[in-house]
Amino acid sequence: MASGPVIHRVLAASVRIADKAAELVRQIMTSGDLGIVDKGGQKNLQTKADRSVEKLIRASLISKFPKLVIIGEEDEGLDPSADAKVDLDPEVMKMECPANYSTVNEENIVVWVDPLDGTAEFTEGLLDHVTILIGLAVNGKAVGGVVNQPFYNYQSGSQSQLGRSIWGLMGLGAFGWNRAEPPTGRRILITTRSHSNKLVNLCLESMSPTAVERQGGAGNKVIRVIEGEADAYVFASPGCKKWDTCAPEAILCAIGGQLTDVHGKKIQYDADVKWPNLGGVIATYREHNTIINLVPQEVKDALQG
Ligand SMILES: Nc1ncnc2c1ncn2[C@@H]1O[C@H](COP(=O)(O)O)[C@@H](OP(=O)(O)O)[C@H]1O
Ligand SMILES: [Mg+2]
Ligand SMILES: [Mg+2]
Ligand SMILES: [Mg+2]
Repeated sequence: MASGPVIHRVLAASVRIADKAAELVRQIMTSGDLGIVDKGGQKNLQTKADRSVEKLIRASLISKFPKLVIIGEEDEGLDPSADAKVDLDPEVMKMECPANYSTVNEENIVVWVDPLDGTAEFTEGLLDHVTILIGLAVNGKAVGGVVNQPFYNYQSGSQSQLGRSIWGLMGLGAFGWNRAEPPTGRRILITTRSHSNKLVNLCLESMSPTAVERQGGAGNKVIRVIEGEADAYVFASPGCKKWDTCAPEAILCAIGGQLTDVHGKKIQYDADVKWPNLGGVIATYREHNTIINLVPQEVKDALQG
């Protein structure tokens, strides 16, 4: 096996696994048999894609890195029949991994897996809201990850390549994205489409937005912020879980952005944390404190992370 910090190889494998998972998601969509299960609560759905992709990611990572701690949304056990073949992505491997990761062992890495983010939108055919998220945490911090968009370009015609992966590592940067610098004075806030409530809306209204975009998926919304389509992702709700934010946070922070709760506090990703992000989520590419300072007291009181 290649030398260097193990997290470098885990990340390189995760990029390839996410590509393989994206292929599986596209196959399931094409088959037309989504196998939708209602997990209960507000638009809390699961499909065959969520189940199969989590099995694929888990089996693939464990086959190469048996000591990783893996926490996935769908809690699918290890499936011996899942496709576990995996290579290391050469684009990731050709980068120089920062030396500070050399002391991180396999068993120190917690992998937060959201096999399909934006499931509600997936079932409604809003395919560009869907992502596959593999986040790597060390010492409770989100440090690396992959956000794969299996249907990127799906409306751009058959000449365009379908799907893409964005990946990043703190100290190295993030790759696979393009930013269009937004005009000054604009404040487009992006938020949930399927999981709104009074508090979510109160928070948005208090921030004097120039527009509010409602889209599915935490991964999708963070990418929109990174690429300059929105100025902040604001979700004043405890509905997002650690697997929704770990990979997007690592990528955003690797390029100088921030993702915190509504109090401006960093989210912790140790293996034994509670899964919900009880303090809500706010993500920005810049001027994070400006947005945090606009969170009303009522929202802060309701979301005691
Ligand atoms: N009230 C709630 N109940 C269950 N899941 C919620 C939720 N609010 C947000 N989420 C989850 O957080 C992620 C982002 O939410 P949204 O798309 O509404 O912005 C989605 O992940 P999944 O699609 O992976 O389940 C969604 O299910
Ligand atoms: Mg879900
Ligand atoms: Mg999710
Ligand atoms: Mg999910």
